[in-house]
Amino acid sequence: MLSDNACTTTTGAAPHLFATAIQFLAATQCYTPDKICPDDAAPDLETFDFIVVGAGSAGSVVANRLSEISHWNVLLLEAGPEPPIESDIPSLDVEMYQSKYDWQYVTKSDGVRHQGLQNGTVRWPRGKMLGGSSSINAMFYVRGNDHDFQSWFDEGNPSWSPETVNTYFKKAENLQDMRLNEDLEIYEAYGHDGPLIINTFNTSYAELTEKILDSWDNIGVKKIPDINAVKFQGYGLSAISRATAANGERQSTYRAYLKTANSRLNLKVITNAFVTKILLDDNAQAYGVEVDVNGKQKRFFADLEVILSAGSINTPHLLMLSGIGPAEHLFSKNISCKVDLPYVGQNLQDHPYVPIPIYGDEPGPENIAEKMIDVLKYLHNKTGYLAHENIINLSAFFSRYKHLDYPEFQSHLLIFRPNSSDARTYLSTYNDDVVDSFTKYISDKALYIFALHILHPFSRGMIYLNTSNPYDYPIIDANYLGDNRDIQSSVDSIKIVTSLINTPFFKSINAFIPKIDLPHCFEYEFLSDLYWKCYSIHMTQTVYHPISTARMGPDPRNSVVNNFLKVHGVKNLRVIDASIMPFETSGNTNAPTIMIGEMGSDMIKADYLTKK
Ligand SMILES: Cc1cc2nc3c(=O)[nH]c(=O)nc-3n(C[C@H](O)[C@H](O)[C@H](O)COP(=O)(O)OP(=O)(O)OC[C@H]3O[C@@H](n4cnc5c(N)ncnc54)[C@H](O)[C@@H]3O)c2cc1C
Repeated sequence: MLSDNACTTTTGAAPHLFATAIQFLAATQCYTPDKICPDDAAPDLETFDFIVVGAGSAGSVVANRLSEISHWNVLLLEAGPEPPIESDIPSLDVEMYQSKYDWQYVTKSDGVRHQGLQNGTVRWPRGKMLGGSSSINAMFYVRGNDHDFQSWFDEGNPSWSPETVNTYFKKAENLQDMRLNEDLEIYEAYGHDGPLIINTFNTSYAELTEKILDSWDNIGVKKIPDINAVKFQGYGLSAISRATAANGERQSTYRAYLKTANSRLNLKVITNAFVTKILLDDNAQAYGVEVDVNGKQKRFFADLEVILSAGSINTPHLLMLSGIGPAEHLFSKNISCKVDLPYVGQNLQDHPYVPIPIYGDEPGPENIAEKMIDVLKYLHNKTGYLAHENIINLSAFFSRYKHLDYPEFQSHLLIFRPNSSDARTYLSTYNDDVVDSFTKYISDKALYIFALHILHPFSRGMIYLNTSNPYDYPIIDANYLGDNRDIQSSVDSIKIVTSLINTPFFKSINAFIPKIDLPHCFEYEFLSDLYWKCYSIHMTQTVYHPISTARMGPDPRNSVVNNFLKVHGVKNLRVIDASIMPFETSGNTNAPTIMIGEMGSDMIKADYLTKK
């Protein structure tokens, strides 16, 4: 059978047979997506009860839940197409980056920070397809912490208490990890009847994952079975992560919420439909949208509401294009201001991410033959390395102080085996010298990259218009580490992560930290606080969690939507997506966004169904 040195003599019959089998198996994967609705299914000027803009993590939930009411007609407009097969296959997510399924945003360079990154800018992939970013993301399922939602509540948003949001997480969830479900505490913490399947990846690195969890435990970050089912305590907690995946396939909101509503006659989903404007009358009442459907300009009308679920970049962009935003800024772009809302696009928050490299003697090089067999396994029964994410499925959540009831930092982990070319691909957003120094020892050592995030940054950025042309991308000023407290946090958290090299496992593999070639940091002693400060400033990028550009709160001077997600000063217009979060949650943002979709849908139902 196959070995690393697979050369052998042949009459030609055996390779032919193997190739035919592979072709056959590949063909059975042939993906002919059921077009949810032809692009021209909705005639120009058609009227609906609700129009939902954007079929992402939140928009798909909203479209599903509203169309449960059979007498409501719902239109869902999505700028992108249906997802490609690479979206289904967990480890192929990065193949969609920089493709037509990715909006391919980049942040504005300030010429000072991020000098380790190409052009001093940070790439911001966002899903442009049904399911939105849930169709391209890394599938970590993390709810966040009671402290997070208490802080939303305390900002004057009385519906968003930790108890209430938990009921909406549960409404979405269907935990299918049978081993975890045997633990009553974990079983009861999750929902089991929701549309969104949550499970645990079968990792190819099970043994190594346990050793790394033990290493976290050694430095006081306690190993536990599940992060969503416990209260945060001590210096931190680490666990194997849950994933929005089922049987080797991604569970995007497209799969969980849209495919399951496909047969409803009262739901129309139009792909390749780019909304360019929300239509407002003279009383600042939203009554429809202008849309480019495959190059054809159309208008659709909403009797009840327009719901914006276009995500943290496109939602504020669309609001401003429609005349809702900071008056002076709109004026400067020749847009007539319908509602002066100074906070549209402001208050941008993201989890800054800094990669920390550690080399070690284990694991050994990749066995190419085994990898190929794994590919066949995936074709056959959706197992093997393709069935899980490239990132090792563990997360550590930790703090500098023992008394906090929430984590300050999160760390994911990537492992690249000796000689792996994937490390260079993964690091491709960095400039060549950085990549060379990162991968300097990869020919015979394994590279561990600890992906370190600050969970509650103080820095605030903003999104603003470049021009009034809806096809021109807005400008993203991310302002990572703009607040000195975030720089200090970054240094402190790096020192905690790098202390892992003194734990028994990392000692046993002779772990060491390589020096990264950053000319701006040459003057600082390697591994000193000043080195890590400089390193943070130039190496920080995104872990893809932008939020708060249409912030929820009671005061129109510092927020965009109210407790019920209604846009201040505008009638019949809500925002339901990640942009409404007042503060970052203690973890990845997909689960909270789906929760927002669930809760926002119920708020709409409560408004209209109880009035009838
Ligand atoms: C690469 C990546 C990895 C991530 N990894 C994780 C992870 O592992 N775990 C996790 O919890 N979170 C992760 N996230 C974050 C998480 O996926 C997002 O927070 C979440 O999907 C945001 O949901 P949303 O509904 O606000 O926006 P989106 O899901 O981005 O949806 C917005 C939708 O609106 C559409 N749209 C935009 N403008 C228009 C318009 N004008 N007209 C019509 N349609 C429009 C878009 O095409 C898109 O489909 C990741 C994100 C990315 C990009």
